[in-house]
Amino acid sequence: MIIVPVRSFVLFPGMVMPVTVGRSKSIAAAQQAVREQRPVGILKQRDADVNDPTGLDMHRMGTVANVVRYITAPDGSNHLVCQGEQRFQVLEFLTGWPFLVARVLRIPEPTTRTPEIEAHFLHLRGQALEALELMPQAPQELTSAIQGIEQPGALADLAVAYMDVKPDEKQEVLETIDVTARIDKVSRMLAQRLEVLRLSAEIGKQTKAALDERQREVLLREQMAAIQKQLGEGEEGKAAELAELEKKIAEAGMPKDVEDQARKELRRLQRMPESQGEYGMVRTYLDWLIELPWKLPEETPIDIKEARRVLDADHYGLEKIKTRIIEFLAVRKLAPQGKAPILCFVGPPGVGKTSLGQSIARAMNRKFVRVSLGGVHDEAEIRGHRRTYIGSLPGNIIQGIRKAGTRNCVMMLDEIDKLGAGVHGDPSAAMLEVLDPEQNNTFRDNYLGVPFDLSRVVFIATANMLDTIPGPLRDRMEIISLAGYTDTEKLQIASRYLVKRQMDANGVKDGQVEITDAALREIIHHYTREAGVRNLEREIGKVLRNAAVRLAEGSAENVRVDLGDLAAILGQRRFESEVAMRTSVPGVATGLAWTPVGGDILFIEATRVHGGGRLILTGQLGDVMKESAQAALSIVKNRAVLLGIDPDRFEKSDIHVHVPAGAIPKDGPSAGVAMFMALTSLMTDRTIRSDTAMTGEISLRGLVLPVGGIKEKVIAAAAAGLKRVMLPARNKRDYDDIPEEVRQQLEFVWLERVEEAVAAALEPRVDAPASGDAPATALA
Ligand SMILES: Nc1ncnc2c1ncn2[C@@H]1O[C@H](COP(=O)(O)OP(=O)(O)OP(=O)(O)O)[C@@H](O)[C@H]1O
Repeated sequence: MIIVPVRSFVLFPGMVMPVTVGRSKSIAAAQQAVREQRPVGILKQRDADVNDPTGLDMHRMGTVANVVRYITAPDGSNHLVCQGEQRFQVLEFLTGWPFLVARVLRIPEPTTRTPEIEAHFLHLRGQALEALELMPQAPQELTSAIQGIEQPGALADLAVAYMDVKPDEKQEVLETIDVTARIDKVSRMLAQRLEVLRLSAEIGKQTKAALDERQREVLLREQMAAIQKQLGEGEEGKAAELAELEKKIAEAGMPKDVEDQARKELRRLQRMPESQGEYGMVRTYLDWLIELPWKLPEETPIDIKEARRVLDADHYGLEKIKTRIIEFLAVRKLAPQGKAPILCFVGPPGVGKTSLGQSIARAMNRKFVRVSLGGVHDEAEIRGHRRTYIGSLPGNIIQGIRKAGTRNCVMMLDEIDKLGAGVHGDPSAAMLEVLDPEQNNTFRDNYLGVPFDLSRVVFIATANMLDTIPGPLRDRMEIISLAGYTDTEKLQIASRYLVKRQMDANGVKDGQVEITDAALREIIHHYTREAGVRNLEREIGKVLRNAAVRLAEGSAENVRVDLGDLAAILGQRRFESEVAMRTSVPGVATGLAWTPVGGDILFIEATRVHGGGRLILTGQLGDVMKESAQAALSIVKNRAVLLGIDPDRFEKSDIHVHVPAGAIPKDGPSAGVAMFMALTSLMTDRTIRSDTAMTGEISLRGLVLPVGGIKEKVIAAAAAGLKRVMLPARNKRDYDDIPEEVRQQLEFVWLERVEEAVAAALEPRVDAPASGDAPATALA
């Protein structure tokens, strides 16, 4: 057998290992073996340091190995990948070869298995597995290999091969052929190793735990110190903080009982560690108490002349309202402690309710705050949550006071008509208490828990509509209605106020941009349809931004915007007059509606289809409006002969009344006259004058009864370009409210009975039936 000597390595049977061959003799031996495809004998030197070993320098027992591969690595070193096969013993070394060659005896692995061997085998396997578990870096395959091995001797070989022991010890195991003895030997070695492994694992765990624990603590302490430093806390920090609080309490000007309460809370804070969750809560509470404006600032008397000037400077027109505000201010001036009424501005959006409130504050030289009540369903939103709730805060009245920073501010309660009652108490009841001069000097917010005096606050409410303001609240307030503006008023407001304001807002200087009156009128008529001026202001803003771009680009020194330029800036006209078009067929009447956002026109359309005399109503009509349609039909039937209608026509067709315009709420009796006129027009084939709009309730006997919202409706009619309005005669008392300019634009027809409407608005019959009604006429 060709012998490959190795310095300090033992190959065991069953193992595949690379053996490095460096010495020339070994290389020659390896190459010879590979060439002849012979196994080699891997044999350890007794002394690793001998470079050119002879037979005498070698151990007597080694492992026969098949050469799996011969590799020359890129660095020039040579390796034999050997698979150990079985033990051999050297009988004698042969001479005459350029490398070591020996006559050997192969030693087969003993196969006897006694219970004793079995017991040792199992024990060794347990040890080996335990050792592997303690060596986290050991390969997983080794564990599987040890679990799968059947031969006790092979197990001992495998275990020792991978064990971290001296090569000589391994050689000893190789030389132990007896299986029991071999297992025993390996088992003892392994026991020792295990002891060490267990100990080192234990130490590792302890040191790691100790390290983790310490590191954590050090880290936390460092962070805490840093945070406390930031907050100026720490024991000294806390003392300083409490002293500061005490000083602030003394200076806040609280009433006696409030101050007592604050000091009590301060003492609690002193006893509490800062880390306690409640500390922060008490602290926040104290901050609220301290920051509320308990002191009453010195009040400058109201200068009525100046107030008038401020109101005029901020608002165009609104004469009646300004006069009422001046009266209000005068009363307050004469009796500052008196129980002044609470003003409530009611009107559509953008008519200046908020800005009037701001002007009042300016005229009185007071701070102005807004509190929004829209969508408030919970009493606690007004009166606060008790401090026992996590994250509780005062209600929005007290929050408003803190925002104003003074107790005599002007507080605008926005959208008081949108206060809703929910499951958690009635917010309007809390609001009543806020507004009641008898009670509001000791208003108690749930969070504060101490009374706060609201009696010096000037409350002003705003609402879009009256109906939904809870009755008791409405009784407390003085209602001031702002109906909306006429076109001329809008033009004045735009040219005197809005353009200037938008110029400032967009950085345009005086004289740089001019918007002509014609352009403004065009915006009012065809780009907005509203009672107020909110959208008008927005559109003016767009025009000015467009001009600002041109100025900034340097393409123009100053810009003039005229009628013809608008389409390019604002796009196509958004609103066209549709009345003429719609009323060109019989059966369509122009009605007037009142909505929370101002008046509007709406069309009542009637048509006939083949049927048996039914009345069909569509367009989401409310019950009252449906009834008024029924009544209108009865009146028309009743007067059929007088009106020149063949009564048979009612029997042979169904009449369909439709009221389009989804955005307008359609209920109430005030469309009665329009319903009647639409039906009369349909049945007589006579169209209604396209320049006429109408409103009024009807009785079955044909009387026209008065309705509400006359002012808004008439303004809307004028805005839509109509020339005549037909109104109930009993609404004449509302005539004075209608702006002069609108009165000029319109012709008024006052109705006592429905016949007067027919006489005033029905066009004479045209012989050829109008196209829209053609099929129905044919049917009839
Ligand atoms: N008569 C007026 N003169 C000058 N500017 C006016 C006039 N009326 C309204 N404005 C201006 O129109 C804009 C909209 O008004 P404001 O915000 O007060 O409306 P509002 O009635 O409070 O609406 P909302 O109910 O939506 O709050 C404001 O810039 C306001 O100054």
